Amino acid sequence: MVIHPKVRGFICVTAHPLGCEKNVLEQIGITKAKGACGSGPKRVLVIGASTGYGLASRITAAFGCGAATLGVFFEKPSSDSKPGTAGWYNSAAFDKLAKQAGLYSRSINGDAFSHETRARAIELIKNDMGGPVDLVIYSLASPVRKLPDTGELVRSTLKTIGQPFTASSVDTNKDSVVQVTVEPANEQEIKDTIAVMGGEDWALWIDALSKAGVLADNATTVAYSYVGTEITWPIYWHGTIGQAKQHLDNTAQELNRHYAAQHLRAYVGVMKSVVTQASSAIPVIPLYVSMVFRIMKEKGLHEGTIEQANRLFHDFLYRQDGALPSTDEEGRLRLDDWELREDVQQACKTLWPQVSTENLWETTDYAGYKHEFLRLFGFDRKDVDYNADVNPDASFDVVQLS
Ligand SMILES: NC(=O)c1ccc[n+]([C@@H]2O[C@H](COP(=O)([O-])OP(=O)(O)OC[C@H]3O[C@@H](n4cnc5c(N)ncnc54)[C@H](O)[C@@H]3O)[C@@H](O)[C@H]2O)c1
Repeated sequence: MVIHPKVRGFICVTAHPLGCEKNVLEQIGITKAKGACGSGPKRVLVIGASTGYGLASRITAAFGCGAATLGVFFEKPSSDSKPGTAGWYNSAAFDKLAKQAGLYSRSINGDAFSHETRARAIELIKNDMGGPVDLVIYSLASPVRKLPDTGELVRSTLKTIGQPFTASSVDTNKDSVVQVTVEPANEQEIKDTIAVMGGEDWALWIDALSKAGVLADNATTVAYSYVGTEITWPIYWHGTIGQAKQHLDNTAQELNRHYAAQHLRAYVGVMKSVVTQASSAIPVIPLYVSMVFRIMKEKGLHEGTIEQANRLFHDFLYRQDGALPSTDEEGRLRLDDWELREDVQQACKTLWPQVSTENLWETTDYAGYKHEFLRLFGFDRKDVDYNADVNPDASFDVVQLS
C-alpha cells in the first residue's frame, strides 16, 4: 500500500507505519541521550500509551529507566483498504524495539473506561509482569466515555461557561486566521465533560489496582492536565474542560488521602502545550501553539512530549538526589513552568492581537505546527519515501479487546 496523508478537518485519517516507527526511534534516541534516571520505576502501567504524552511517558519509563511497561490504548489496526491508526503503528514499533532491547512490554487495545480492560490489565500484572506496578500514568484524551456500570455514552464538549467567547483561531485547511465563537455550555454538558475527562476513571483504576493487590506500596501515579495562559483560559481552564481538569486536581487529593497508608503519591502533572491529536481539536489552541512555539524556540526553551516526559522523570519524579518533587501550592507538578515564564507570556500577549492570515507564517511558527501535525501520523519525514509501497499490517503482541 502507498500511504499519503489525508487530512480531514483537524485529523489525518491515514498514518504511515515506517514514519511512526521512525518517530518512536527518535523519541527513544532523545531519552537514551538523557541518560538513566535516578532510582526509577520498575513496573509501569500507562493508560493512554499510544500517542502524545502517554507514548512519551512509556518510552521514558522503558528506555530511560529500564522499566517493564504495560500500555493501554484504543487504536485500530489496518484493514484491507485502510492503514492502521498512528497509535497502532507507534505501539507496534514500541513493542518491537522494547523487546529487542530486552525490556518487558505488553499492551492492551481496548476501552480504558471499561471494567473489562481494568480486569485484563490486572490479570497481566498479576500473572505476567512479575510484580505490582509502582508507577501509573494516566494520559487519556477522549471525547466520549461509556460509563462502565450502565453502558451510557457520555460526551465531553469544548465550550465556555457563562458567556460566549470570540477569539482568533487558525483554519488549518485554509491556512487562514479566522474568528471563532465558542458557545457556553449548559449544566448537563459541564457535568458530562467532567464525567469523561475528570478524575473519576483515574480513581477507578487506582481502586481496582489496589484492591487486586497489584499496586505497589509507595507507588506513584500521575494524571496529565493543562492550565495554559490567560489567552486560552476562556476556552480551556475557565471552560468545560477546565472544570474536568479541576476535578482531576480534587481526585489527586482524594487519592492521596485515601491511600495514605499505602504511601501512594498521586500527582496531577500540568504539562505544556504541544501538538497532539487531542490538542489539534481544541479551538484557539493550534494558533496559540504556533505562536508560543516560535517564542520558545527563539529563547531556546522548546520542548515536545518526549522532552517533557524526560524532564518529568529526571527533575520531578525520580531525581538523582532522591528528593520529593517540587509542586505548586495545590500539589501539582508544573511542567508548564517554562511556557508560563513572564517573558514568554509577555511576548505572546504582544504578538497575539497582531497575527493575521497575511502574516501567519512570518509571525508565528505555523510551519512548525503543520510539520509536527503531519509527523504525528508518520508523515513529513525526510527519511521516508512516501511513494514506496509499504506493508500496512503491523501485528504485534497485543491483547485485543472488543
Ligand atoms: N496536547 C497538549 O498540549 C496537552 C497539554 C497538557 C496536558 N495534556 C493532557 O495530556 C493527556 C493526554 O493527551 P494527549 O494530548 O497526549 O492526547 P493524545 O490524543 O495524543 O493521546 C490520547 C491517548 O488516549 C488513548 N485513548 C483515548 N480514548 C481511549 C479509550 N477509551 N480507551 C483507551 N485509550 C484511549 C489514545 O489511544 C491515546 O493513547 C490529556 O489528559 C491531556 O489533557 C495535553
